[in-house]
Amino acid sequence: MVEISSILQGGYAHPLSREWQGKRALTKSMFMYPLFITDDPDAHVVIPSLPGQCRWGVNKLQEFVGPLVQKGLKSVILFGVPLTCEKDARGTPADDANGPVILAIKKLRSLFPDLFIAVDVCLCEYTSHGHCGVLNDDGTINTPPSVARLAEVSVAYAQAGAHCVAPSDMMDGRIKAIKQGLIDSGLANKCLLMSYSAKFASALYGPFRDAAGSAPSFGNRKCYQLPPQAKGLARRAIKRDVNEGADIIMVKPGLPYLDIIADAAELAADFPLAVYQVSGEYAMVVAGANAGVYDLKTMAFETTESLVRAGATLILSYFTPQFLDWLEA
Ligand SMILES: NCc1[nH]cc(CCC(=O)O)c1CC(=O)O
Ligand SMILES: [Zn+2]
Ligand SMILES: [Zn+2]
Repeated sequence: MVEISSILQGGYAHPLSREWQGKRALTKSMFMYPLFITDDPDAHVVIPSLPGQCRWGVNKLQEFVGPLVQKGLKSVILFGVPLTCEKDARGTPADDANGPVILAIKKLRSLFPDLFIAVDVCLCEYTSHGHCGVLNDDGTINTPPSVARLAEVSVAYAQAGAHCVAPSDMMDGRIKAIKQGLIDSGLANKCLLMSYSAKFASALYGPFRDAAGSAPSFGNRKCYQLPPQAKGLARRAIKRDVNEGADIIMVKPGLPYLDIIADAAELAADFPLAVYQVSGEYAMVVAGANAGVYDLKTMAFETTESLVRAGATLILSYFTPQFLDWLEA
């Protein structure tokens, strides 16, 4: 059996992931754009709570993503928004070969050979109960089948051609299980594993849950996402995911957690550091600008540069299309 800590090549298999291994100032290649892919292949549907963002069908990806690639878009992260599938307790539709995410991976790979394609891995969009893992009868998380299922789904995305799998579920031990799954399927040297390591139970995910239809049907996510005041847990989660074989560590959300970003930059100094500027941060910046509190572009730069200052080297942002214009030399 291969030692998990000896697997490095998945982290630099792609020209872009090689670039992320070095530090830099705000540039186009630091931005990863979240895309919501729905199962109506012709969909182009506005998301009211996320101004300017839409749900897309696979047939629309060429006309939407093409111009962004022309402007210098280097990477996207895909989120599945299944609206017509049969959801169940284990999230069976997550790795459906004809589901929107797997079809979109293949489509984007063939349309844009140089685009880096990351895929969010979670079960909440696909489970009948809307939680991010598999549950016990009493509604608590059942960890072993959860991590097994997440590993299975990750391998399916990697096999479909994803350059990166990014588990956002926060189940204990899933990084190790996913890395082992990639090793066992011969994909560990091709597919990067980006861990949402310090993901807090934040009020800032509201617009996303609206966009993805992934709000839990009962309870909340406080037993797996981190308590906002828990610096110690965040540091332990980062160290754990480094040890379990993550190639990139992520902190999420960004702006209220700059100290955690700085901690991650120290604890995982030898890794690229991703920060997710989440849906509520984006909506907040846009709403403030619309209310006349500040200029949108100035505030978008200030908030995003603060993430870089704290230590981010990669930023997942709904502002990506605008930054591609704003960073035009
Ligand atoms: N596991 C699902 C997931 N993946 C990314 C986000 C949030 C992204 C955003 O708000 O932009 C969430 C929401 C949640 O945990 O409820
Ligand atoms: Zn639109
Ligand atoms: Zn989830």
